[in-house]
Amino acid sequence: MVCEQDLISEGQRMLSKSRWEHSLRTADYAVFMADHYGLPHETVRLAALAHDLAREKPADIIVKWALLDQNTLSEYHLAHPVLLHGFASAWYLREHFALTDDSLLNAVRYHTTGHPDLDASGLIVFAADYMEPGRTHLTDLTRKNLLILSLEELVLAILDAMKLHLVSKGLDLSPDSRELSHRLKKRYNHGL
Ligand SMILES: Nc1ncnc2c1ncn2[C@@H]1O[C@H](COP(=O)(O)OP(=O)(O)O)[C@@H](O)[C@H]1O
Repeated sequence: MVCEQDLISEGQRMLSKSRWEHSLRTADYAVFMADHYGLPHETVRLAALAHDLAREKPADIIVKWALLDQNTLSEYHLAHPVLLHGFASAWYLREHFALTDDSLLNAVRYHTTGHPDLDASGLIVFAADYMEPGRTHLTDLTRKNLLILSLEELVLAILDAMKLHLVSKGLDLSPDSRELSHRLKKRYNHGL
């Protein structure tokens, strides 16, 4: 497993102070959520610390690293390169930290939109990125109410809120978000 201190040094080096502080808050919130849902800490903490490593790279570098991660990218992703910084960060972790843990890499790769392949750790990183206390679009009361839900219901609520926000800007949820929402609804309806 990667040394947390090495990841911290890399985050400080690659990101602006405000973005790095967001990553630190996301990591703390992800650990808090892991405790809340009875899950282990290590994967969520490391993934949250690393999730935005490539976020401030120029778009051409992000696309290049994302392609190294994925070989091919969908038309949708190529048309929305901002959604690729998770893929680019995952490649960076594989290349420079020799990380191979799929749970951690998927949590980083898919943190922006979510994805049906996310496991519980990945769902927590996705939710923590959206809910960390620096995100002023949520009140403490909303956070508290969200945490009453199961992890699956909480992620569904976030996807619904994202959809409303995007629609208000004339955009729509990504196919990965829609597929995750569909899968979670199916799983939830079947009581799994
Ligand atoms: N689920 C989604 N589906 C489609 N577009 C999205 C989704 N989530 C985020 N976006 C778009 O990607 C942009 C960057 O998202 P993100 O990286 O989460 O923002 P931030 O810089 O606040 O962390 C958003 O401004 C939005 O336009």
